Amino acid sequence: MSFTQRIRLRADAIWKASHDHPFVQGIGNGTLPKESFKYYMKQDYKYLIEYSKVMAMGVVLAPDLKTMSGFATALDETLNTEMELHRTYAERLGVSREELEATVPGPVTLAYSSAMLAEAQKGSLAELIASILPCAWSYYEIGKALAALPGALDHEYYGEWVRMYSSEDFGSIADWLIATLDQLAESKSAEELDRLEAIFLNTSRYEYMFWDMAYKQESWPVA
Ligand SMILES: Cc1ncc(CO)c(N)n1
Repeated sequence: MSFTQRIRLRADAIWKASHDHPFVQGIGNGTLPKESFKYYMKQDYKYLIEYSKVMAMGVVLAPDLKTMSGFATALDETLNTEMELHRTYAERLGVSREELEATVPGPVTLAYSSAMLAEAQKGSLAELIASILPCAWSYYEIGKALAALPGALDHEYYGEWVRMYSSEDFGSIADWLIATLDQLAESKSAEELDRLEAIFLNTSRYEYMFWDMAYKQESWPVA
C-alpha cells in the first residue's frame, strides 16, 4: 500500500462524514438552499486565495523544475479556472467582484487557511503537500460521487459545480499531488511519516468543518 493510500484509509471516517454532510448531498440532489451556497462561495473564494499562496510556496520549495512546473500548473488552475467558477456563480447570485473579494473570512476559513500556511512555512515540501492534499483529493472524490447521482451533472444551478470538481483537469492536480507526496515519502523516517499523516488528518477535519460552517452560515460569535 502506498503512503497516500494508507493516510486516505486512516482519514476514511472523516471523509465519509464530509461526503454524507447535508451541504454536499444538497449540491448533489439540488436541494441545498441558495443562501448557504452563496455564503460558501464567498468564504471559499477567500480560502482559495490563501490556498493559491500555499501552492506558490510549493514552487519555491520544489527540488526540481518538473515539480516547480507542477505547482505552477496547479496554481494557474486554481486562480484562473477554479476561481472563475466562483466569479461566475457570484455574478449569478448578484455578488459583485468587490463584495466577493471583501468577504471577511469566517472562523473555520481563517483557521483552515492559517493551518495550511503554517505547514507551508515550516519549509518541508512533504508537509506542504500533506496539508493541501485533502483539499484537491476530497473535492475530486466528492465531485465524482455527485456526478454519478441522477441529474446532478445537468442540474440547472449546481451542475456547473459538479462538472468542475468531477472534471479530469481538476482530478489531474489531485493525482499529481498524490504521486509527488508518495515519492517524497519514500525517503522519510517513520516519525516523519506519522507527522505527515497527522497534518493530513487535521486538514481532512477542516474540510468537514468547512462544509458544516457553510451549511450553518456560521460567522464570528461577536462581530
Ligand atoms: C475548502 C475547500 N477545500 C477544497 C477545495 C478544492 O479546491 C475548495 N475549493 N475549498
